Amino acid sequence: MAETWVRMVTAQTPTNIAVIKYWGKRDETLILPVNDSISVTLDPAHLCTTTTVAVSPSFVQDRMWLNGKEISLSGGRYQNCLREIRARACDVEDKERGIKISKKDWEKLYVHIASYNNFPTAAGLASSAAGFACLVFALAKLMNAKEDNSELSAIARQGSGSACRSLFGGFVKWKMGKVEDGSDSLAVQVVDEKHWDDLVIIIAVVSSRQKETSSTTGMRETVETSLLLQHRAKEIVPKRIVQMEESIKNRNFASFAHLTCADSNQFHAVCMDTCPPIFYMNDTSHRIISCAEKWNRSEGTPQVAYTFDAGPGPNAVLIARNRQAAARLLQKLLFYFPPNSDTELNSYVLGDKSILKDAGIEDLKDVEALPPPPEIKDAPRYKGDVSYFICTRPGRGPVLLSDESQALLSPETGLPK
Ligand SMILES: Nc1ncnc2c1ncn2[C@@H]1O[C@H](COP(=O)(O)OP(=O)(O)OP(=O)(O)O)[C@@H](O)[C@H]1O
Ligand SMILES: C[C@@](O)(CCOP(=O)(O)OP(=O)(O)O)CC(=O)O
Repeated sequence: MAETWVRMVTAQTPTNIAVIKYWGKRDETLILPVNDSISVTLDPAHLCTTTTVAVSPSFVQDRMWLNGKEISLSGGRYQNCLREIRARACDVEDKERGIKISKKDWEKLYVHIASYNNFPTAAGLASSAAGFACLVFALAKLMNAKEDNSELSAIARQGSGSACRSLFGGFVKWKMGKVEDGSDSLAVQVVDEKHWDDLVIIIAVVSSRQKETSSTTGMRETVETSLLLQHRAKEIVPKRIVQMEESIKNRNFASFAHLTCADSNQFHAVCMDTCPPIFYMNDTSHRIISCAEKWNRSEGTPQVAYTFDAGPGPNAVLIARNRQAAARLLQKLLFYFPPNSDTELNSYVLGDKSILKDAGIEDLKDVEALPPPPEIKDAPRYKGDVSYFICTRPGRGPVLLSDESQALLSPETGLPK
């Protein structure tokens, strides 16, 4: 009789935002970077990927569904991750259900993968980071691989560079490594998410119809043409990494904010130094920078750090020193960027809504009535230039979800529910 069992594992993995940026590869296939980078992991309650992986002798090929739609696994990045994980598979025994898979069986067994991002995919919110980290983590558990999260990060890295940093919570360093096979290019935790739990993160998802230059293409062109990148990777980043680790360990917000903003700005300068130049930020991004810079200067000490990635949307990630600063920041942001009149406040500020409450904002009338920030004369308002805000904080690393109701595949058929 043909065996019909399905064995499944479901995992949840956070996304991350770099405070010292990865930009540029020294090896395109293995995805080896030209410098170390450091990121903060975002709370999975607000931004995360959930992935279910299943194995069954009845499956006839590897298949994947992303947000409910079947996608091809033929791309090199998916293939590299699948191959590397299969090579590390071990014996699996489920005595209760009478399932036994030996190390060698994994070569002939196929997997089904279903994944769901609780935020827009490819909107510049690092879905590829959470996605590949979750894929590798879930497959490793399904196949009983013995590797720790750092070792798994070196596999996730081959799906998308920034994905390696999503295998840990808190603050994470991706060490560029030295050896040719990439085995020492992996992520390590700097501190966990409890170490600095005052921090509040506000993401402004910026409306954009700009044409995208993908990170992969953009950084290739930068490596080929920018002399500034060589100087950055060799002289600047190594020093900044040491200072950033220090600032994080000592919870030194002034130094943290200074380094974060400077590194984001230098990353965008390196993009501009590329031939042809790459522009990821737009007028709204520049206005957000100016708002943060002016506020920080007027306070005499930094209240907020900003950082911008290479998205299709030039989203701003703002890190406030504590809840009080976050509430004041949100007031300023909502002053400059009120929602369109047909938008409800509830769908305009997402995530941890208690920050809104701290800011004393309950409805759109309160937004209308906000006073202009005193540090800017004749402050204008830019209605509709931000799509929405997400309030969040540093968060934990990957976890397994044991509750079967959270699985995205049916335990009977191994197909999407
Ligand atoms: N949950 C997921 N599981 C596996 N792969 C995913 C998942 N989500 C996204 N991806 C992969 O990542 C790709 C999107 O990556 P891309 O780098 O274009 O966007 P992003 O990560 O959202 O934004 P950015 O990297 O610019 O911040 C998708 O086409 C898909 O291949
Ligand atoms: C600007 C960045 O977000 C670049 C991220 O690049 P990706 O990890 O998306 O690129 P690939 O390795 O080619 O998949 C900075 C960062 O996250 O460090």
